[in-house]
Amino acid sequence: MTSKHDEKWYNKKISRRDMLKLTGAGVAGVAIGATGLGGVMKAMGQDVFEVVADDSTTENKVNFYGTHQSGIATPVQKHIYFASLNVLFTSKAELQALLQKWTPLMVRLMNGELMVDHATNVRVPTGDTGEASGLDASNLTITVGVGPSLFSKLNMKQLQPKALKDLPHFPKDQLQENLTGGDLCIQACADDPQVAFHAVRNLVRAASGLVEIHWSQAGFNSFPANEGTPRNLFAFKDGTGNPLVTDKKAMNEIVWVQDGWLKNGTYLVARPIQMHLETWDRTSLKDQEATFGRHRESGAPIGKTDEFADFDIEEKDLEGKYIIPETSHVHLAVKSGAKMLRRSFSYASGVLSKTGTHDAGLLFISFQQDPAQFIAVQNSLGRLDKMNEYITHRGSAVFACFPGVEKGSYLGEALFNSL
Ligand SMILES: C=CC1=C(C)c2cc3[nH]c(cc4nc(cc5[nH]c(cc1n2)c(C)c5CCC(=O)O)C(CCC(=O)O)=C4C)c(C)c3C=C
Ligand SMILES: [Fe+2]
Repeated sequence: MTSKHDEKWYNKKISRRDMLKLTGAGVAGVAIGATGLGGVMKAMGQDVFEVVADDSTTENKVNFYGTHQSGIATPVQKHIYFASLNVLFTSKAELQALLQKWTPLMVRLMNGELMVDHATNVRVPTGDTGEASGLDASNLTITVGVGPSLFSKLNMKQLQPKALKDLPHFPKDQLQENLTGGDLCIQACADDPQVAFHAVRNLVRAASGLVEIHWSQAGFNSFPANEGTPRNLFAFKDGTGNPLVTDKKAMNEIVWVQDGWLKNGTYLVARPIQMHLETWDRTSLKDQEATFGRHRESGAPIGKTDEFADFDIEEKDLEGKYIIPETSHVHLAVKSGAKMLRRSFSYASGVLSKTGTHDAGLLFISFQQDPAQFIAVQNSLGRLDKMNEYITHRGSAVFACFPGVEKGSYLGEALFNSL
């Protein structure tokens, strides 16, 4: 970890005289004013960025460095602040500079540190917005991804993975432009909502003039005392059928990309889905259970008592009816044969003025090796899913999430090395 009072050598302002010594007369025209040595070395074609270490002494901390980005296979937290951003620049070099700038800041945030150590000049705005001061790391994870639109904007389509394209329109979609797409995403999850929000706010602030927020959504999860599966706003346990994140083989088959610059990364699908709570609350428990194919209280498949009991969607009762109803959400999801890791959060964002009903639902998030997995499940749910009576898909976005970062490297380095 960098010491709280160490000024980074490459961020130190240098004199014009020193710089001329460093760069020689050949680099005339390099802007000197506010730039530090990092800027000079970058102008000389050197990659220089600050390296900050994970602080092993921090409580409630998730490590930044590793094979995979955090916030995917790491334990699910209570809160999310998800932001989809559009970039205002047009070159790959500016993207690289942004990711090099964000990398040490992300480590600091996940260490529970502020963006800068302390305010040194009270006459200018502070380097950190300050609302996380005194709060701990709260298991903050930050996951960054790039959307299909980024590659055309930055004229780097040759680097766009084949699988990274806008999701198709699904029959019952009622998508809003202000909840759809994005060039970049930042998924910040933490056990404190203010820590998650602070992370996104400050990363966006650090990219002032380079990015703008296209859409964002806060969400929450509540865990029972025994740390069991959280319930969604329809009161059903949500996440039971997920692959085990500790099962390396399953994760390599379902979640992690196996080759190319995205190796050890994954695809994130985000779908803000409105849930019509008032309609749901008028539905009998029997119909609610038939909607999911699971029991509400235990989360067990219909006819069983254990949440994690195996079930066979083909199994029929004595009258020849499917035990897990044919139009139930789980029956159709399993029938697709495709798998994914879901990491969704509920949201409640006030009232819809047109209808006077709750503006509430699920920020559905799934991670998969190929967005085709999501498409296969969604197509299987299609028009048949009994849950369609109670939900409306309002937004849609897909992002390729970079592989994890090794210390000394920066977020997305493999993309820039893959030319
Ligand atoms: C296209 C993918 C999926 C969307 C969109 C989706 C929306 C959605 N789901 C729930 C609630 C539950 N989903 C459950 C299981 C489940 N859902 C999907 C996929 C999508 N869900 C899958 C792949 C599965 C797992 C199937 C299996 O293998 O068993 C369940 C049951 C419990 C569980 O396994 O998590 C619930 C409950 C809502 C409310 C929702 C949109 C608002
Ligand atoms: Fe589902």
